[in-house]
Amino acid sequence: MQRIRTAIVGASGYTGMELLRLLLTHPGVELVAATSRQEAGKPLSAVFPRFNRAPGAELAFMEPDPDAIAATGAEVAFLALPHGVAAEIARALLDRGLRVIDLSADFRLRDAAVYEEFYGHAHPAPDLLTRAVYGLPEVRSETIAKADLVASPGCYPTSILLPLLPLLREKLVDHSTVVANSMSGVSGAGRKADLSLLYVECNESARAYGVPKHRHLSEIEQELSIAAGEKVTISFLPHLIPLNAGIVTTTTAKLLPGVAPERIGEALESAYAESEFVRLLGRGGCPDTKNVARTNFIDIGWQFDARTGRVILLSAEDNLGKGAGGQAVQSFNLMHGFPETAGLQNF
Ligand SMILES: NC(=O)C1=CN([C@@H]2O[C@H](COP(=O)(O)OP(=O)(O)OC[C@H]3O[C@@H](n4cnc5c(N)ncnc54)[C@H](OP(=O)(O)O)[C@@H]3O)[C@@H](O)[C@H]2O)C=CC1
Ligand SMILES: CC(=O)N[C@@H](CCC(=O)OP(=O)(O)O)C(=O)O
Repeated sequence: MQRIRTAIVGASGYTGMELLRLLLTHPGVELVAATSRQEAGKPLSAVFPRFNRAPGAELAFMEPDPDAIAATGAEVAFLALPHGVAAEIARALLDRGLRVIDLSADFRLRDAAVYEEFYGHAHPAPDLLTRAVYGLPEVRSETIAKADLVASPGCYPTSILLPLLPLLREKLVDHSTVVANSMSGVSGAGRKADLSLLYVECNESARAYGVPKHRHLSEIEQELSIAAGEKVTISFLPHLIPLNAGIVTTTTAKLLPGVAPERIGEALESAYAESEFVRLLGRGGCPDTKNVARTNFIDIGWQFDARTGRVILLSAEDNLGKGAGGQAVQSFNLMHGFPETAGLQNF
């Protein structure tokens, strides 16, 4: 397998660390750059002892300087940076001829005004939005393969979109009745000092947050609207729970009159029959985060509540895996003509 010279910008955060874990052993990757301002100059294995003896872990963190990254000969860069910062570095790297896979929210939305509404500041690079492809491989594999700027989806949106999109495409549920409840582990908030994320604040405790207008609604509603062919507005209620990593989501919506409940299972089967990373648990299947931890799988089950007429979609993923690093590597594989599973066969 050809080895692609690859950079990770923002490699010292949680998604950066997951990218390191996946890419240090990926057969199609030569890791040539990993950035961190705080850890610059230190070998990867000194900062993350878990990589001690991993091939390539003697590489030292470097500053996130676009010229220095390009000088390593990198052909592609994963950006695991805060939103706002990512757009500026993406532009600099694209200008230097690299392909970019951005894990931040900067290029997920088609409309800069929606970005400003949900992120509270003007979009830093609105001219690049038409160049970006929303990187949900189960939906856009062909456009991802040709893209030079991939916007990897958010963790919550992945867990809501994959079960719901086939149902909206086939017009099986009333989209005005969709309610999605998600629970996320604390690594979803990033590796930063924040009082509300301290162990004592989170352990043995659970709370909703971001209610009623979490920023992920912007990309969720964008993608649902494309699938439905009309504007979709939903309720989304995220919760923080005391797990290191993992997201479990329960989404419900009214079945449209005259639709047999079995159509739900058929729609999911037909959407994901060929999919490498969507595991369908069938009617009554209740996904569990422990079965997807440290993998790129999303497990999906479903049920029908005859009393309320609601379809119940259940999903579980690892927010750092299918919700971030794993999914980004899946896009990388598509962009380079590698098997979609390359470097991702972890169970
Ligand atoms: N955590 C998750 O589950 C998910 C996160 N995402 C998104 O992925 C991106 C990364 O998230 P996550 O890994 O959690 O974040 P972290 O806060 O854990 O890591 C951020 C990284 O960016 C670097 N960084 C921060 N500020 C700057 C800056 N101004 N210039 C250059 N480098 C900077 C940090 O290193 P240093 O400060 O040393 O430079 C660090 O390596 C975010 O946009 C996040 O929203 C997407 C899906 C899921
Ligand atoms: C638990 C937690 O705080 N989760 C994060 C979402 C992580 C993610 O996917 O965020 P991006 O859109 O930035 O990629 C949040 O709610 O903001």
